[in-house]
Amino acid sequence: MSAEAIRVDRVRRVYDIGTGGSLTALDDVSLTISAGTFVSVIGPSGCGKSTLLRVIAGLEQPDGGAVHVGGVTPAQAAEHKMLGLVPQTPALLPWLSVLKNVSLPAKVNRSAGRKRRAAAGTGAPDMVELLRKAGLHDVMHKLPSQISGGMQQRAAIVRAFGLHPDVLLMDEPFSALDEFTRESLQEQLLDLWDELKATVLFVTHSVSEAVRLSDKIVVMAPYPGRIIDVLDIDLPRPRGQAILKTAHFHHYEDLVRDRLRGAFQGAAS
Ligand SMILES: Nc1ncnc2c1ncn2[C@@H]1O[C@H](COP(=O)(O)OP(=O)(O)OP(=O)(O)O)[C@@H](O)[C@H]1O
Repeated sequence: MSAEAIRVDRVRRVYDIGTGGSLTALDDVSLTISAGTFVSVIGPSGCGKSTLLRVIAGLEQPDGGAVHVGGVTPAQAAEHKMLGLVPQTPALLPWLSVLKNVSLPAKVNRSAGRKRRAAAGTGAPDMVELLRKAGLHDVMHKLPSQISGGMQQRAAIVRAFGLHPDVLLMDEPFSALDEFTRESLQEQLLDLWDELKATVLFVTHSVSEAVRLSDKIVVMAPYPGRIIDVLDIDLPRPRGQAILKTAHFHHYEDLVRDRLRGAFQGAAS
């Protein structure tokens, strides 16, 4: 894996919206993300955050420009299991226990996982241990329907980390959760990220979530969807609950809100 985990070069994505009209969801978007960093994308609804994630994941082709993940195309990265994706809703299989759900991708992709771990010099992640770290040890034999939404989302995150992806793409994974569950999941996500050393690209609408999690925050604006700023978040790690009350943290929240205000004004005019 090169030091450059994700490279987005002048990407354009235009949707056909019927009766001859079109909508530019991404206009000349360029972004470089270093390996092992945590980067959030924030911006008003419709600015192209999910489209950007889908293009990086290889789920959609750009209409212009190029995307590379670890130096290869998204399709090649997906084939080699370099990419993981955590959607807004956990999408666990309802008939399998939590443990079987999180273990399934590693079983299905056994040989790809073995090759990649050998290359990285790491062993197979111990799913029971990961579940314990995520606070799910006591419920690992339960079905998804028998645990809370927050626990289901935690399981989805453990499942995504289980393949040891180089790059993990997360699309508002905590949006349906209450604030306290959200804060505790942020902490667990940071612990897993720190241990498993993936590059994370994380879409959120929450300013404080973006500041707490990220090394960099990408601010986007809509019509057309574009990047208007990339902010460095120079806060110490680990970032436990206490950091949320510091002046330094509030300073970054204000900075992001200022930049977002510009994006929202643009969206309204
Ligand atoms: N398949 C599609 N066909 C037509 N238009 C689309 C399609 N997918 C997305 N769009 C439009 O492209 C724009 C960007 O959508 P996208 O979902 O990427 O925005 P977003 O920033 O993730 O929004 P939100 O915060 O509401 O999830 C929006 O105007 C959306 O309506």
